[in-house]
Amino acid sequence: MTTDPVTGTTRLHVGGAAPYDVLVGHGLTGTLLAGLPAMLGEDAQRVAVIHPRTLVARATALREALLREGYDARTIEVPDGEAAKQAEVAAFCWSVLGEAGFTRSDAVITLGGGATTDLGGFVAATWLRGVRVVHVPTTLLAMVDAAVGGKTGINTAAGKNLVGSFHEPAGVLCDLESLTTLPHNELVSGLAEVVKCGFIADPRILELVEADPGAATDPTSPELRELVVRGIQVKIDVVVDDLRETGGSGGHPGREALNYGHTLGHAIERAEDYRFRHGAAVAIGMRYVAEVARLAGRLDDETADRHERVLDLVGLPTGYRADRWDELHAAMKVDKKSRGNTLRFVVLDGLARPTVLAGPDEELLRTAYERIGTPAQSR
Ligand SMILES: NC(=O)c1ccc[n+]([C@@H]2O[C@H](COP(=O)([O-])OP(=O)(O)OC[C@H]3O[C@@H](n4cnc5c(N)ncnc54)[C@H](O)[C@@H]3O)[C@@H](O)[C@H]2O)c1
Ligand SMILES: O=C(O)C(=O)C[C@@H](O)[C@H](O)[C@H](O)COP(=O)(O)O
Ligand SMILES: [Zn+2]
Repeated sequence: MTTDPVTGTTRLHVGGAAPYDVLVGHGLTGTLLAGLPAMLGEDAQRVAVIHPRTLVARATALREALLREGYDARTIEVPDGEAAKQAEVAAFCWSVLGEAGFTRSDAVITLGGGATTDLGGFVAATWLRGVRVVHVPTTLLAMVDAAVGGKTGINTAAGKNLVGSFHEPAGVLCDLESLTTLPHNELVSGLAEVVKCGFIADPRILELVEADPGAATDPTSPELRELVVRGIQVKIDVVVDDLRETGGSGGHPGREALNYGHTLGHAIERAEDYRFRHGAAVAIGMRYVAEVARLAGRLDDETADRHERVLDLVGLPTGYRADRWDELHAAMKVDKKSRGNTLRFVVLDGLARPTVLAGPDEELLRTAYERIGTPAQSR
């Protein structure tokens, strides 16, 4: 990782078979334009900017800048948030690329949150079996997580992210200016993934949040910038070792570690018909799986209790409807970590020691849920 002393832009390198850089800085449009041929590919002529309605002004400005650079540029507006992650929306994007005559040397830019980078990444992965994609994440969550590592996907009636592919971007540009227009609850949602990185790999993240939760939720603070860079670094370290989630080595679960809190989290999102923020659902999922690990005799009380404390400090939820266990339990069975009828959870053996717990006792799972269940009136 390097930081340019003049511009202050931090560059993190993602190694592997298709290496790329993640840039974190302020006002990065100029950087994007300066680095375009390298990122979009020397031969790219056509570029499509996929974005939600909320970012139409920024997408239009980017398109105009691309036109000035000589690209045949267009914008593709997709539904906001999770509504973008549907087969019909991918099909709409494919039709636009088809009408515009997109070839294998042309490229996609995604501009938006994780829902947009997941959908746009999937469109780029599948059009002609793969064209280049550059992500310009505009939410905290997308910067620290969704835009890095190449997981793309859409939802189906059966569950979250059940169709997708691994398709690494050619570059990622995190413009911290974007965070100043982000609603506070969206920023807090992104912090859940940052806190996740703290529990699975980098405890300094937890210390920073605990020391000053106000700074951690202030889009202009140096603390948040450090949290962004640390979160991205954790993600890079994990994915370079196990891009396709085939497993880690030396007892480490590999990429599955990044799924900490997601087994229950995804089930909650589905139960809420995807109207619940991803980060909020993952926060509840982390608190739950800390209770699972405690009950299984794997996690010490101090680390288990720390989950509720740190998540609470930044305003993330740590409980969910007590009456929903049966539905959530059923939904967890289609989690990608499941093998046959065996549910598998990422748990901690201790701080920054993730591991997989396969086939835990059903009573244990229910008891852990009773500990986080909230009565109807507190919702
Ligand atoms: N592929 C991965 O590795 C990965 C990792 C984590 C999460 N995800 C996925 O990411 C999605 C969640 O992403 P998210 O939390 O970014 O949600 P999101 O994409 O729905 O964005 C949240 C909201 O913020 C708005 N928005 C975006 N940028 C803005 C800005 N700068 N200013 C004002 N408003 C802005 C969006 O229009 C939307 O309404 C989920 O679908 C999740 O499954 C994927
Ligand atoms: O990058 C990963 O790997 C992750 O698991 C990161 C998660 O934060 C992210 O929500 C991811 O989309 C979940 O993946 P899935 O395979 O469980 O759908
Ligand atoms: Zn996630």
